[in-house]
Amino acid sequence: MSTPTIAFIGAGNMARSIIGGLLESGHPAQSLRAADPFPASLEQLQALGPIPTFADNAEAASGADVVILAVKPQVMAEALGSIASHVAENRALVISIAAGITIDSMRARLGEQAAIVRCMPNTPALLGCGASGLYATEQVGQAQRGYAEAILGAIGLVEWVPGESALDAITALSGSGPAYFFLFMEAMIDAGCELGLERSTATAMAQQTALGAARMAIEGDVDLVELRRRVTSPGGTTQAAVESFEHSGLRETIARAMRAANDRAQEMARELG
Ligand SMILES: NC(=O)C1=CN([C@@H]2O[C@H](COP(=O)(O)OP(=O)(O)OC[C@H]3O[C@@H](n4cnc5c(N)ncnc54)[C@H](OP(=O)(O)O)[C@@H]3O)[C@@H](O)[C@H]2O)C=CC1
Ligand SMILES: O=C(O)[C@@H]1CCC=N1
Repeated sequence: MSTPTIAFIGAGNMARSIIGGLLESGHPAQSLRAADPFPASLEQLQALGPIPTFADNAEAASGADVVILAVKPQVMAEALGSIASHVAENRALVISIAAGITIDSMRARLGEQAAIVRCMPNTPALLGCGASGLYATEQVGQAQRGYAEAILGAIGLVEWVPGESALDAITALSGSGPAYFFLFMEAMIDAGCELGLERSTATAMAQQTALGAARMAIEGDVDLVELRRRVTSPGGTTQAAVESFEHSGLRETIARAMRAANDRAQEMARELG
């Protein structure tokens, strides 16, 4: 497959994460472009590599095989308007990573024939450990599906979902998910300090425990319940902690939080219209 020219519209956190992952995987900087009205965001990109940058979206999109919309949902209408003529004239693939923004609302601004992949990545993309859910419209041909899979595959795991609505659930799980784990770690570190540990010690132990647990969950062939059972000595310390979590409704707390994220994604879709 030839190397596609990829234009990023919006050069914030997620664009940086994806660009960092692409460069790490060997994608040439000269085949990337980025546009952002905020000069500091464009300057920050230069730390990753010599990526051509533009203040004007249409200029960045011009000549690109793939245009990645990496702006906040609130400015999506404006961003779509700025690339519409390039997309229509060149049949470029559009990949949107915005939470909640539906394909229908993008088609309304790009035209019915636009080839659109809606995607929900996450920030660990920066380390090549991302997880992205993808959904393609029927206008997306095999070669363009290949581009989408190669771009998001360069920064981690890719899962095609069977229906667009699954992307709101993916957003609630893996899109927002890194923040849940960071919050859990923050709480563990604070609690470790309350129990008398130095903050540096509590931080190092929480970080390594998260890494070790994630690797065991991913790399072994043992399921999560069994992994948990192996830590939990009958009548021991883990049992005391896990019973405390269960009594305080941790599972329902997590389910409620993810429903809130899913609902918010649907609300954001209605806001763009
Ligand atoms: N952060 C995350 O973990 C994830 C985010 N997403 C999605 O990614 C998208 C981007 O999020 P994130 O990177 O965090 O946001 P950021 O705010 O970090 O980045 C967006 C960038 O777009 C710029 N921008 C604003 N208006 C325009 C415009 N009209 N044209 C071009 N660029 C513009 C912003 O500039 P300025 O700051 O000046 O407004 C900013 O630099 C969102 O839609 C979000 O839903 C998806 C998965 C995970
Ligand atoms: O918080 C948000 O809306 C975005 C989408 C997923 C992660 N960050």
